Amino acid sequence: MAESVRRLLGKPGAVDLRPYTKLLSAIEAEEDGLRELSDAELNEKAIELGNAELPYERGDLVLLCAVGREAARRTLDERPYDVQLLGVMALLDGHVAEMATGEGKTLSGALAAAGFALRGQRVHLLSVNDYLAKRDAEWMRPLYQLLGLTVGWINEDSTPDERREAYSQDITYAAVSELGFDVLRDRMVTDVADRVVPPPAVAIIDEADSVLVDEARVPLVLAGAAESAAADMEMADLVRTLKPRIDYEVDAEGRNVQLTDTGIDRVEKALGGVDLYAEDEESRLPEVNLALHAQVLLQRDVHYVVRDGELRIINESRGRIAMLQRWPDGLQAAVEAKEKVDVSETGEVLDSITVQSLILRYPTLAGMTGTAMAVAEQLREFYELEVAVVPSNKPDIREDRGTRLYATREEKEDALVAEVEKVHDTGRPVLIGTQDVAESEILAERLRKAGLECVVLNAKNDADEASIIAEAGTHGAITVSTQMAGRGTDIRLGGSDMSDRDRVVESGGLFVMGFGRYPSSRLDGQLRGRAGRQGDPGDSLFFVSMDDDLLVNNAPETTGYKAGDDGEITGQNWLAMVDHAQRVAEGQLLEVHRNTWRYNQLIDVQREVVLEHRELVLTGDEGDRHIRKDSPTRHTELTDELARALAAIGAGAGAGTGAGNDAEESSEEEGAEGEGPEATEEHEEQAREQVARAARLITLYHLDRGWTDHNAFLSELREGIHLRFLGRRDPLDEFNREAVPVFKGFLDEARTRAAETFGELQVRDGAIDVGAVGVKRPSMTWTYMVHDHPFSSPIETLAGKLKGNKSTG
Ligand SMILES: Nc1ncnc2c1ncn2[C@@H]1O[C@H](COP(=O)(O)OP(=O)(O)OP(=O)(O)O)[C@@H](O)[C@H]1O
Repeated sequence: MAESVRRLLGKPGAVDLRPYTKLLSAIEAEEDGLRELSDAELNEKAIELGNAELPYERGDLVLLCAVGREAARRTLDERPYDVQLLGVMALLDGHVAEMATGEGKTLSGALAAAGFALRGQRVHLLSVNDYLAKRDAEWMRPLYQLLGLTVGWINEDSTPDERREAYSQDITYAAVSELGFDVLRDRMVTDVADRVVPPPAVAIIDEADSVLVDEARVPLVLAGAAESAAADMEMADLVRTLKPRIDYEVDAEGRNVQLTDTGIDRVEKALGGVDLYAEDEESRLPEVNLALHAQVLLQRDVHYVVRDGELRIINESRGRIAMLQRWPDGLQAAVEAKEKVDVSETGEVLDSITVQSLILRYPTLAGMTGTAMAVAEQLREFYELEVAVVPSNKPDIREDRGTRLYATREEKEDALVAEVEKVHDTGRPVLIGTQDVAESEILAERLRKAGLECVVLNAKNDADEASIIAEAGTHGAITVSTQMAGRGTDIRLGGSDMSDRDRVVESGGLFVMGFGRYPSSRLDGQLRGRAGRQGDPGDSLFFVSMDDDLLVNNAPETTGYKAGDDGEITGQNWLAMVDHAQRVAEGQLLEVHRNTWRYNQLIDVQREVVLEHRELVLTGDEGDRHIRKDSPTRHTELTDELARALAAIGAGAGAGTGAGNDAEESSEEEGAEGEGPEATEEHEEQAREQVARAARLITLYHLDRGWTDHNAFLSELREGIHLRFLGRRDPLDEFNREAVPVFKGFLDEARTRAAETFGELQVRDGAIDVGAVGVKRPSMTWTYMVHDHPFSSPIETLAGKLKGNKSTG
């Protein structure tokens, strides 16, 4: 009892769960009564909640949880555990619920969604991929139905109508990226009826840490009108000949690379004696830098794989191929040149939105994940979200054996192989987490040489993920994986059908080993969490060596230790240093996140101004009003001309019925010149409508065109601004100094251009065609995500450096 009470109280620093736990007995007390009700009566109880206040008061919360529990029991045959209801209550209060692997987050998320939806709020349940969006929506559908709620889901291949339909349901499941693409496309519509996404209300985010922190900076992009960036093969070939430490230096964190003076000389010579720093060579230096970044910092089988003649980026926090992702254009082309693969189509960026900005549109946010506490600070800083640590249903009996530190990589490898052999001899399944694709393959080879058969799971065979993971808990299985095994996959002891469960439990359950610690404690935690699921037995153990990147890049000192015969370093200080190095790595990522966020904030403010104005034009008569004011004469002329032309057509149609009347036909011809039949009020009204529509389309066109150009200007400004560091100025100040005044004239400029274009309109065949004056939308658009490269962009690195200089100087 004491243990269960202690577990229910929650962790210090997190949301206090006590107010929720106090309600559990009241919820349970409702149970018998609710079981007696018919489905229709239960539904009526749910509908009663429609009048409740949000956030729910005690009594309503009890009713919601009790009704939800009974509905889940009837429809899914799963009676939500107390801890799942704590999760529901935390979500309803707008927190991030930390719930361990396999604890049933899907059901908690669904009951919370129902809570919001019953109160009339539209809920978006955001998953990390299409598969989960569809699976979870279909899985939870009967539950929602019983509560009188509707549910829909969206996938990459959903049509606009299907999307609109899905978003019109009470609850919609979608991958974050699909939602973002819809929002971007909606911003470009010229007719309100074409929009698919309703105004944002509530978002519940699955794998919240991954989405809100790891992917926060990823811009989702809408592009149109194809054009390909030329791959610079010459540059790729040139940087390939440069030598490390002589021609270029990589900084201590492995995040940036810079030419040395020797390197600059060599490049300048190879380019025919140019001066890279001369003003008229301004574009050369970034080109060299991009090629060098691509060559030195982005490694095949670590950051990307080449599959079917195409680059496929690996998502660092998930270890999977990142679908639909590309690096920023110049870098993408540089890596494609390096690998000599075809240059992929880019197109012009029409608009983009970062995941963070997308999510922050929602007035109410909540999320769930297995690992949230480690990013509690970021969740608070960027989203004002607090973490509620929900205890597990059954006590966690996994044994976490900490970290073993070795002097060299070989010794670390020997130790791991020996440990795998020992554990494998007892029949226990072993899962080994590696840092990247290349490492997983090398290690697997090594294990096989030692006679230990194993299965590899990495970004190269991620299609087999489900089947590999399903069997990773089988007696005697050895699975080597990248971070992929860290999330969203259930490793059942005794194989997928759990037929051999008793034997595997008996032997001690799954043993998870980490070959190196990850750059974030959350990734370690996710790997560890694969063992000890729902009270299962299991172990975890990490192997680290002094020459691991994590230590080389982030530890203050990696010499002066004493190692045993097997290379193991046991001093507590040294082990503490590993944790320290991980915190340094986490801190750096946070800095990069903050930095990007600061830039995006300004861009978001400007975009908001454009969007607000765009909305007035789209839904009202703002465009027409402005043009009438700016070009009153032309506006009146065009309207009159069109009204007469409409009248002429009307007269023409009448004449047609009066068969072969020459006089009338000639007067019709004259009508086109303006001498025809009088326009009636109806014609005038039609003409006014058509002119207003044209004014709207033209204004929208110039707003969108202007934004696309401004966006390109901002990206270029941001990428190029590091040159200003030569003047030792703060790049963010510089960015704002340039970006703010340029934007000042934005709306006026769009208005002027709209009036100009309007002036060119002609009446033809009783209509005005805006296409004839160049107002055309891109014939095709497509969407992708810009993959955040693992190093900071030069500007961010320099920003960090300048900050360092400032604080020391
Ligand atoms: N109250 C319950 N009673 C019985 N089974 C449950 C209950 N809640 C969830 N489950 C089962 O537990 C399993 C794990 O659920 P779910 O996939 O939602 O976990 P999760 O927390 O999302 O895990 P992961 O972190 O791996 O994604 C599912 O098979 C589900 O059917």
